[in-house]
Amino acid sequence: MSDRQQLNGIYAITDPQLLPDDTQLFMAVESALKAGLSCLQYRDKKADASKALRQARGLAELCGHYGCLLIINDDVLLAKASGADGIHLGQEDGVLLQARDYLGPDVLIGRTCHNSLQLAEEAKIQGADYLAFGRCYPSSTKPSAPATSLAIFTQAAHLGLPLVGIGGINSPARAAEVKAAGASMIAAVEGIFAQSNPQQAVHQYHQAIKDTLLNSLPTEVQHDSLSRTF
Ligand SMILES: Cc1ncc(COP(=O)(O)OP(=O)(O)O)c(N)n1
Ligand SMILES: Cc1nc(C(=O)O)sc1CCOP(=O)(O)O
Ligand SMILES: [Mg+2]
Repeated sequence: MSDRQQLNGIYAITDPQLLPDDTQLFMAVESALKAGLSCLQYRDKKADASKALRQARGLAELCGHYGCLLIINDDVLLAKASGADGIHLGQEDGVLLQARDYLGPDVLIGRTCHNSLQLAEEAKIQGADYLAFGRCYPSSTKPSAPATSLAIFTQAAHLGLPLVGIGGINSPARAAEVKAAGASMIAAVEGIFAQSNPQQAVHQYHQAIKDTLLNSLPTEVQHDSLSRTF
């Protein structure tokens, strides 16, 4: 499977307030990985360079064992030095084409598009590999993030890129709602890493998404799918 094809599923994002040291970070991430993550984003806006490099390299190794893509938030130098699979860049995080020049063609680049189809179209032209829209619900992790309507996922579908929903997706029911609206990936901090059991949290997200998608199928197809599962 190419890295692009893997951009579908659950996308966990770390938070230094919830996971303040290496032990807590690696234990919580490994727990989430056991339930199956498509992507993990390392996001720590305050870490000094040596802490960031140590933690990002540790996560790269851990994610590699579980077949999960590691994405670095904001910092292209750290993405390169840690051997991560990708970088996430917001609208204030520099020019996408420069990041592509520096990181090369194989590194995944994600772009924040808030609630804007125009930003999404620009990101596609500039070579983004996925587009992120948020915040989908009020978020305690980033209360200042501008809100999006879930209709943006339908509006952006024609761009043909993986679409990520982010912001306040802190329950399985919300994950299922955003997925049903057309998101390829569900990104979450609190819903996974503020939980005592990240593995169980990710498992419940998967389960809710599966149930919702199954319920959206015609009844005869539902019965057929269930008889194959059990
Ligand atoms: C998957 C994903 N989507 C959006 C963001 C937000 O990025 P940005 O707007 O640059 O804000 P910060 O995360 O840097 O505060 C993200 N990190 N990940
Ligand atoms: C980092 C970030 N960016 C957002 C955006 O909308 O661009 S919302 C957000 C925080 C996501 O954390 P939680 O799942 O705990 O709400
Ligand atoms: Mg950013």
